Order: sequence, then C-alpha cells, then structure tokens
Amino acid sequence: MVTTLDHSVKDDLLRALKNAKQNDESVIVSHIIEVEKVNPLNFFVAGERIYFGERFFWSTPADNFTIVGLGNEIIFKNKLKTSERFHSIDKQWRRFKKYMTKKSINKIGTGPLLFGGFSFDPMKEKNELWGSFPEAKLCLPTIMLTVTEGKTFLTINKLIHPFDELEKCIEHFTLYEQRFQRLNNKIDCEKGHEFSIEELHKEEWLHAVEEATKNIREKQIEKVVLAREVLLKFEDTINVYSVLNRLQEEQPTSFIFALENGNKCFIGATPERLVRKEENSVLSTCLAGSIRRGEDEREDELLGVELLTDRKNLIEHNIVVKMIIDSLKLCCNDLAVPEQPSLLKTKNIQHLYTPVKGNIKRGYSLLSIVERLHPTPALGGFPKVAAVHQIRELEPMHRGWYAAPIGWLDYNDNGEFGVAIRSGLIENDEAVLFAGCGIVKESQPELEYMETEIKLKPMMSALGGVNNESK
Ligand SMILES: C=C(O[C@@H]1C=C(C(=O)O)C=C[C@H]1O)C(=O)O
Ligand SMILES: [Mg+2]
Repeated sequence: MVTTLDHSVKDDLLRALKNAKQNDESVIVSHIIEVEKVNPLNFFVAGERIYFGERFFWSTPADNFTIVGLGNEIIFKNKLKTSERFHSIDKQWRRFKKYMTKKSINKIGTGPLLFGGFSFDPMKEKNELWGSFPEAKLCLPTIMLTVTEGKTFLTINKLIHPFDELEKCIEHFTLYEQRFQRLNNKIDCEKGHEFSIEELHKEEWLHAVEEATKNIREKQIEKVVLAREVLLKFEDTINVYSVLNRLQEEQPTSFIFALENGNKCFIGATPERLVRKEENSVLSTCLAGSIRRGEDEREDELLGVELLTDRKNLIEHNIVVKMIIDSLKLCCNDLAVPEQPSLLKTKNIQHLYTPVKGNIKRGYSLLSIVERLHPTPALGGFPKVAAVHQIRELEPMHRGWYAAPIGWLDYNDNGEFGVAIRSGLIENDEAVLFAGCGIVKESQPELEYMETEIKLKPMMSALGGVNNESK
C-alpha cells in the first residue's frame, strides 16, 4: 500500500521490531503530528463507533490544556489492596519506557502517556455499581488529541509485538493519521431531559454525620469527610456529549473529566488538583472549607470574607494544609506555602484554597506522590487511616472512584492528577451523583447536608439543562 507517512515512522517501526524480537518483548511506537485545530469534543464523539467504552476526556481550568484519548492500546490495571497498587503501575510503565521509540515533538502532554485513576478505598468491599472498576487502571490510548498552548497535536500509539509485520504496522499509522484529522462530524448536544431524583439513604447519612462529630468530640479523630449519593433516572439514554459540553461551558475553573469503562462513564468537573508534576516542580493544592456564591457581586464578596474568617471552615482547611505539607516535606525540597488561604470560586460554590509548591527529590515519582497524598484530609480526614476506616464503617454508600485520584502521566514522569469530586457515574438512562463534606467538631448535620446539595449542582445542571438547575 502507498503511504504518505514520513520516513521516520518507518525507521522507528523497523527499530522497534528489531528491539521487540531481540528482547522477546513488545515495544511502544508513538507518532506525533501537529494538526489543524479540532474541537476536542468532536474528536471524542468521532471515536464512538470503534472505541465506545475506551475513551477519555480531560481538560484543565481555563481550557489551557486538553487531552482526549480513544482506544486502550495498553491497559495497566490491578486489584492490589496496598500502596503497591500505585507502584505496580510505575513498574509496568518503566518496563515499556526502556524500549519506547523516541518521539519527534517534545511537548508535555503529547506522545506516549497513561490516563486513568484509582479507587478511593481498595479495602472497601466491592458493590455492583463499581464492580467493573479495578483498584487501579491506567491506559495508553491508541489515538490521542492534545490541545496545548494554542496548538493541536495528534498522537498515534501502537504496541509492536515481536512477530508483527512491518506493513501492517505502517498501515495502522497511516489509517489513523487520515481518519482523525479535519473532523467535522455533527455533535448531538441537545439539552438534557427531565429526570427524577431518588435520594439514597438521607437519614442514614445525617445519622453518620452525628456519629462522626461524636467521635471527633471523643478525640478518636479530628476530621472525616462523609459523602452521599443520589440516583437520577431519565426517560432516555443520557447524552454524555451534551453533559461534557455543558460542564465545559459552566465550570471553566474546574478540571473536566470523563472516563469510559465499558458501558459506564465516570464524569465530572472537579476544582481540586491533587498534584501536578512538571520536570522537578511539584504543585499540590489544599481545597477545603466551603460557602455558597452570592446572588450579586456584593453578597458574593461578603460571603467570601465570611468564609475566610470562619472558624469551623478554617479548621477544616488547616488540617488539609498541615497534612499536605507533612507529606510533601519527605519527598520535596523548598516547599513554598502562603500564610493564609485565598478563595477559589466555581459557578456554584467558593472554597478556601492554599497552593503548595516544591521541588521533587531524586528517586520519587509522580505516582509515589499520589500514593503519599491520597486521600488528603479534604477527601478522607485526619488522621488518614482512622478516617478512612470511619468512612468505610459509617458511609451509607460505596465511593468507587469518587474522590480518588484521576489524571495522567507521561513517559518523562510529567503529569497531573485531580481528585474525582463533583462527579457521577452514568450508565444508559441512569446517573448516580456523589457529594461529600468535611466533618469537624462544630459540624451540624443539616448544614453539611445543604453543603452537599450545592456540590451536586454542577452535575445536576450539566445533566438536566437550565430548567432543572433549581431542582
Ligand atoms: C468532598 C467534596 O468536596 C471536598 C470538601 C469540601 C468541604 O467540605 O468544604 C471542599 C472541597 C472538597 O475538598 C465533594 O465535593 O464531594
Ligand atoms: Mg465543608
């Protein structure tokens, strides 16, 4: 067959095949090209026919950076119940990096990278809702779109096995290069439909908050985050594209994510970064303590000031700051942390926010930091082990991947993980949404309940359209 592919790919493939044969191990070949501007959602939609169930979408606040992946070229997953679930992914990825064919374009977020996430608590007994989600799963996409610094790139990956034929491999690259450029497919983004809401275990949740405050007063723990879930039922299959589209429009200060796992799509708009690593620089953020947005600018400002000076919220927040500093101290130098929190505002809520920066010490990887931080007291509590134990006992639901790390890492160990909150799990005509809040000594169950109502709004609105927003 005639190919328009540049020669470097053929050379790369020949080298990869030689490597694969010599070592009797498969090798990754990754080809990157700069392409014309493509709407990332178009790209996600274009993968439906072939890659339904194997797609992801990730964009950072203010649309700075977007990656969309189609197809699981390689899957790294495990059911490990210890911190090995993080290290094991590192180990598997390292083995591929050894023979990975070098890429021509050197932009962070292009070329071979893994996207995926982890469960919140591997010790929690599995339930039906989350049964198909492993404790850790990260995938190398077959094709990926990257939008970064105003430029658009296409990465095509292929796993080359020792006995693959050169021609077939070339065909893979040519085909995808042609198929996924200049997409002008129509996206059906009609408004969401009516849905019914089923509150799951409201009374048990309120009771759990009471129990938790009692345990905190008795000094068993300092803080614990308790979450609840609601079930939304629709008349038709939920249109994931329209949900993603609305999340992008309505939550510009959040990370927008979607991750398909078979028939299920885990989707959300989280304002909370767990950690970003770019070469040696590490950035983590403490986000805890919340208040609603005001009806107008003046009220909004007053509410912000109230939050910045509120004792209960400052306690909630400071526990997170202290733990993140303590965790990063061991693996980072030159930690820089502002003295006071500032505000991070999303469409529906404002939070106390403290960034923590540092430089990673030699020998530590991005996933080793993820492992160290997860769960921070913003999602788990403090002390960590006791808090997670209480969540396991008290919470009337299964978190699955909610509130757990989700994100990506590349072959140079650059990457970013957020915590998967303001999220839901969609399957056909049903969506289960999750929201939680930090319980401290001063917590009052009804007020915390109200806080979770606000945190459900981004997904409610994205699923239901404007008319359903106030429900
Ligand atoms: C747990 C959630 O949010 C967390 C809890 C917060 C709080 O209690 O103030 C604030 C931000 C998040 O760290 C959630 O949105 O589900
Ligand atoms: Mg709170």
